[in-house]
Amino acid sequence: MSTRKPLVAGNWKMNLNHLEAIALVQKIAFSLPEKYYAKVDVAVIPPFTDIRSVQTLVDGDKLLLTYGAQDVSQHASGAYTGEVSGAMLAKLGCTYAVVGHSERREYHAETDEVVAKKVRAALKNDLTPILCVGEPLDVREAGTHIEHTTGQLLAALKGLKTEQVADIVVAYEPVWAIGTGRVATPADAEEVCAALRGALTDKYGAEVGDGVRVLYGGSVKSGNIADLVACENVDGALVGGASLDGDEFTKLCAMAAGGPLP
Ligand SMILES: O=C(CO)COP(=O)(O)O
Repeated sequence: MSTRKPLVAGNWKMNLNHLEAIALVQKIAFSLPEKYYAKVDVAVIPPFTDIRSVQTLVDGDKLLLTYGAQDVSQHASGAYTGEVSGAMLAKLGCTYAVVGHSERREYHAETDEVVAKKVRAALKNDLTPILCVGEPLDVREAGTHIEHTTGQLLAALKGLKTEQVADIVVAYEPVWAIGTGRVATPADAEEVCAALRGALTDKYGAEVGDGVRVLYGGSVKSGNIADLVACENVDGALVGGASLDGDEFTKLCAMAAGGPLP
């Protein structure tokens, strides 16, 4: 376990309307005692349409969890139908913006260049990008997953200043482990997370490499999170399916904080 505080972020993907979002956030807030937040940062990443409701609840009840968006436009404003800008998300109190998720790379043809622009758009608006990288199965089978993921990472950060890179979160999400129930072993996760950190250290120095949180994502559950965060270079998780169930997500957060719920 490292000295970096773990982050557990629940990526709801395209699930739950704003009323269901309120119910789930209330459930998490009620179930996870406040003391756990000293040991784990907890975030929810709902669809855009839910964010205002989550903001109202978090502000109104002074909840300790934070929230973010699943994507951010590379553009600042203007004639970009369907896009949502970083400034709009910042105004809604978002802490994070997920950038470069494999589902966006695959279904929306997001290239490394687009992902790099989105990282900048997030940082420009004081949103912490959760930059996702990860290899598909054929790359894993070819054994070139380290080159693939470090290449994605460095491409997305191209041209940024060291202090900007210090503000990001990286998420390693092997595509073959997303939604498949096939979780990477802790050794698999550690191998890539350590390599990603090594690439950051080489390029931006030890302070950045030691400070940036590198999460693992892909079929994370309450039953496997402890072994993942026990790895030196795994600083939490980006959770899909298991984040939609309040009891399961709460248990998962508690395990990431080092112990089960009372
Ligand atoms: O893509 C993911 C989180 O962003 C992982 O999804 P699952 O946890 O459902 O495998």
